[in-house]
Amino acid sequence: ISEQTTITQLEQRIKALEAGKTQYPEVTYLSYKDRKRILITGGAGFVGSHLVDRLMLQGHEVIVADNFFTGRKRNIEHWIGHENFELINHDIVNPLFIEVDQIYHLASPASPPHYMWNPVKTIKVNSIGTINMLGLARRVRARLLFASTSEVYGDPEVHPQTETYFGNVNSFGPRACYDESKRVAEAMCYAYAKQERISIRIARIFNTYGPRMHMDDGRVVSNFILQALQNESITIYGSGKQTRSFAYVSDLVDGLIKLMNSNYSSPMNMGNPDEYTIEQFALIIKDLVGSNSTLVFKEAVTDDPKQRRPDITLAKTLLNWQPTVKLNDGLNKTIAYFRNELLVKRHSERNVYFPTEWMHHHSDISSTVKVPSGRCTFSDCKYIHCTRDEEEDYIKSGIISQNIQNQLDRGIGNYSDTPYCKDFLNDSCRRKYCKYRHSKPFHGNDNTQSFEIKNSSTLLRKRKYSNSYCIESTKRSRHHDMFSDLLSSLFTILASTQTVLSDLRNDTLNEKLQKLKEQLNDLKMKNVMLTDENTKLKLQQTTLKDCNANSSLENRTNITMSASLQQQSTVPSTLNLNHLFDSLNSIVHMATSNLSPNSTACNEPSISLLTSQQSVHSLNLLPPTSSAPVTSANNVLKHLADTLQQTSYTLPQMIWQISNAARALSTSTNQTISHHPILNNTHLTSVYPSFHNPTPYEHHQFQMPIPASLSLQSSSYSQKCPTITTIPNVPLPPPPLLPTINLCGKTTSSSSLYDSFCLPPRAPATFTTTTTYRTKDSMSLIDPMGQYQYQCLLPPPSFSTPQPVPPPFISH
Ligand SMILES: O=C(O)[C@H]1O[C@H](OP(=O)(O)OP(=O)(O)OC[C@H]2O[C@@H](n3ccc(=O)[nH]c3=O)[C@H](O)[C@@H]2O)[C@H](O)[C@@H](O)[C@@H]1O
Repeated sequence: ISEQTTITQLEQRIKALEAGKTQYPEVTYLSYKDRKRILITGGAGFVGSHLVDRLMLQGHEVIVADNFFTGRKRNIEHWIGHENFELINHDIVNPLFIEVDQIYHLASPASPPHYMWNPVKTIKVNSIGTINMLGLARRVRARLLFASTSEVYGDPEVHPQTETYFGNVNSFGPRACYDESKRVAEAMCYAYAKQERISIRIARIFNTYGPRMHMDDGRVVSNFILQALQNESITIYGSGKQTRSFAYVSDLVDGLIKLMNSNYSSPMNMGNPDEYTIEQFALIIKDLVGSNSTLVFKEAVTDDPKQRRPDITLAKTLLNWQPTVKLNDGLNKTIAYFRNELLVKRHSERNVYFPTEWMHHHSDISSTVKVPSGRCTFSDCKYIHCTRDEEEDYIKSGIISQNIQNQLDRGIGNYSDTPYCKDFLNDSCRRKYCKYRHSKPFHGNDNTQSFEIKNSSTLLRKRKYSNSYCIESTKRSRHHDMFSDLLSSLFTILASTQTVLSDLRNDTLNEKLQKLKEQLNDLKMKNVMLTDENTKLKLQQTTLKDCNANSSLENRTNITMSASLQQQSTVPSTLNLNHLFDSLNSIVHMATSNLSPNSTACNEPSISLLTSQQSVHSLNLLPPTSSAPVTSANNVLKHLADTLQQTSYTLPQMIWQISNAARALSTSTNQTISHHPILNNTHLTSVYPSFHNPTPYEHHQFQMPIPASLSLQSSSYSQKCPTITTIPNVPLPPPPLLPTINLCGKTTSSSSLYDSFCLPPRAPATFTTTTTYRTKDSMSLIDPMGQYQYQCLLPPPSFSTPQPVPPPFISH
């Protein structure tokens, strides 16, 4: 039931998505009292965007002001449109008039190449920009956190750097624009706090790294990773003996929020105290990437600090904060991000980092994701992603079949716009969207990394940012092949029936079978219950003895089948498909049971089709003998299951195919087998009859619902005691919409006709028919345990001329 509920919910979700509603990560609900309006300047940048994510998830209203000098819209695009989120394209060098409770003032270029590229702008942002933000804080009485930098210590002579160290800064050099403007900004914060009594926080941020760093950032982490990933030389400026300490961005964001909500208003160091020389760091990255890059030493950068490591005692003591992400873990995430970044070839393939904490936030996401690891290949991956652009390439190259693609619903664009919908990770939801399939084996493509599915977050990213579809290579996709396989299996089986059939044509045998049937009828009348297999077997043996039926065929032929065949000579046509299956059964069973060794020692191998609701028929498809091509019962079963799953075929259409095949076979072998009901088109056409003669028995008409699914069982034939393989719940196609026809004087939709059965109304919900036999005017059904026996009178065999058969799905 819960599965059903999930499916319903997912379907609703898909509807909503297809209707164009954007989905967002679920944010915590905060009451009016607890919810803050928070401005983040530079919120589209590297650190800012991570802070946006965290505060949004906490349930606050977040306003981002960014001029996109180094920030990028895609860092925060997943929030655009959310009612708690607002993005303002604003350069804080100009005043900003809004109402806020807190300001995280992060706006400023931070990477040396960036801030040196336009030093005047860097100074303006940090001085005038900070003045503006402090002015705003004063006007609305908001608390302001200023993102300062470790660079206020310049090229430090004190190591590690404590907050009390005044620094060693060159006021007249390439770095001065940044160092000095950050220092003046700190001074302004102090002045505003003192004079205007606003609440300020100052974080001196040490080297930070992580996903969403700009490709052209120019800082050591992005440079080294990109160089290593591309097997280019890793450029070390100077001796490589200078040191840095690197904090992962999520740790920093934790610290910033803690500091903002603390009551400490003096500068506080925020960084990871683990210190590495730049050379060491290069080797670590090279190793993690698995790169062949060599280290190349270049000229040192002017005023490059020789050592840097934060003393974070203050943060530890006052905020109970310290970094938790290990360098290797953080670097691996960052490397993965840049690896994807390098793969982006088109605008649609945007590689935006999906924060892990979101995964934790949606704890059910990771658990529902079942993505094959490693490279996708045709055999091991069900779902293949491709972009819209790639889709075209693949259609051209034949990896995606144009035919199939045309049949697909194209209206799934919204799908890609809703990256964080956890439901997309649900299997059934995914299935819904798996629109494409391989038309020929696909073994991945080195240039097309979209096909590389590594882990759940990659999956998410692909789904969101590459506008991806998934391609499913399921059995269904190979239906047509399977169907022809099924047909050839049936050819084989039917071929071996021919001798048996000619025997059966023998009148003597028919007489014997008739006797047999009568005997059984008598037994039934005496209310002999067939309670178990042994009793039944004994019963059969006794009956057979009594009848003096001693041909090997009789010993093996199921009473039911023979009776069913016998019945054919007297009753020309019946109205339901079940009979066709019975007939098919009988052919196959007789063909193979005769040849199958030790068939009495164990249960005879068979394939039974059992509906989920009510039993329809048992289809005993026995494997061919060693002289015939080897097709295991399981294979036949699988083929059959696949065929039945195929939405384009109705069951009668399938039977039509089988009978066509059989007739073709009989023609090619010059053998007449067309007298058999399955090969007789009148039986097929009886699926679509038009009955005009109301019968006195019409109140006995019991209409079996079209089964929603089939349970298939097969037993292995190669062993003495068979093993049972079960393939549960093979979905069946919905009944086709056919013209209304007249059944037994009643107008009824023809779809229900497929499974209409002459049964008494007291028929139990579930029963299995193995024995069906008929007299001229009645039909009896007995379930295998002998618990239920039904008899009903058949309509007189004076049917109107059968209607033409609807055209089959496939014409030969
Ligand atoms: O990442 C940060 O958070 C800090 O980065 C920079 O400070 P810096 O340490 O000079 O940053 P990088 O450019 O990453 O340089 C680190 C060291 O690696 C060296 N480096 C950098 C890049 C490169 O390709 N090769 C190389 O050897 C640099 O010369 C320097 O010694 C900024 O100036 C700070 O504002 C910021 O707080």
